[in-house]
Amino acid sequence: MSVAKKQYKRITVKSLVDMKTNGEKISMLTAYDYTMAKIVDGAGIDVILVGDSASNVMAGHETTLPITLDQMIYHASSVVRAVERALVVVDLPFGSYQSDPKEALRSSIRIMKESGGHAVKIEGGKEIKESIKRIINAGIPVMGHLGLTPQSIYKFGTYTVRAKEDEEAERLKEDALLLEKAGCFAIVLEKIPAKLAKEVAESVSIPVIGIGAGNGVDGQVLVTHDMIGMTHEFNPRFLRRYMNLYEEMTSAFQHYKEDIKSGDFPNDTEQY
Ligand SMILES: Nc1nc(=O)c2c([nH]1)NC[C@@H]1CN(c3ccc(C(=O)N[C@@H](CCC(=O)O)C(=O)O)cc3)CN21
Ligand SMILES: CC(C)C(=O)C(=O)O
Ligand SMILES: [Mg+2]
Repeated sequence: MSVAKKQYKRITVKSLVDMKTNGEKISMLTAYDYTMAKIVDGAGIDVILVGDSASNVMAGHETTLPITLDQMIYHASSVVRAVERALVVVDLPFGSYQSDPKEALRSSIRIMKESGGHAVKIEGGKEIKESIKRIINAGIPVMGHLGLTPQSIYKFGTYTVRAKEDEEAERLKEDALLLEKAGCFAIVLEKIPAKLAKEVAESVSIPVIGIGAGNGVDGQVLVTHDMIGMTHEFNPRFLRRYMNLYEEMTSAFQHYKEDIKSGDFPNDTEQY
């Protein structure tokens, strides 16, 4: 007897391009661990990003720079074990691709081999074109990332809106076309004017996924811990909170403590 086939259909890089063609918006959220990925995937989110924002959210670093390739692979392998439907995209961390195309390919191969993720995401445009081509040539799908690229924070000094001036906007448009031509299957645009993001989305045939890039793009991504209100001190304008978990969890922990102190927990039915 054969085991019953599961009824879900896996999301592939091609599904995402089809979604753009059909005008269906793409939903994307981050996950860094098994339990969260299980919930995000079960909710039907299309793309799960194992973001290097794990450096901030999981490890408490001020920037995304310290997280290592080994740590990204650990997070990604936990996520992959949970996911049945979503496409799992893994950030190439700072220092794992900038030296040369061979290093970029080697790091991407390690991610694919050791985590089981389905694609990698890489920050930058023209300057990493050869690396992107090299990775794609090896059969690894690549998602681009332009606009606010947090791995370059020390070059800019702030997390302010990017590409507000014409010159930077023109360069971003060129970079988007270049990423499409190099073979990227999608592009993330972070914290740029909505009008510019819409122009970019209309100028390429691959999906453009925005974070702080307005509603004229093909999909949206947020950091899950932000949108459920666990990171209550992170309050950029682009963030919509769907829960206030920081408060709910604080209250649960306080209640648990009270129940211990008062002797209420555990009760007769909660022991052997
Ligand atoms: N929790 C979390 N959420 C994210 O979206 C995220 C991370 N971490 N870490 C990596 C990057 C960094 N990102 C950021 C960081 C800051 C702003 C931002 O808007 N910060 C300030 C404004 C700074 C300024 O205008 O100078 C804010 O309003 O909170 C946006 C995206 C997005 N990524
Ligand atoms: C904010 C998203 C796009 C990201 O790159 C991350 O979570 O690391
Ligand atoms: Mg990232």
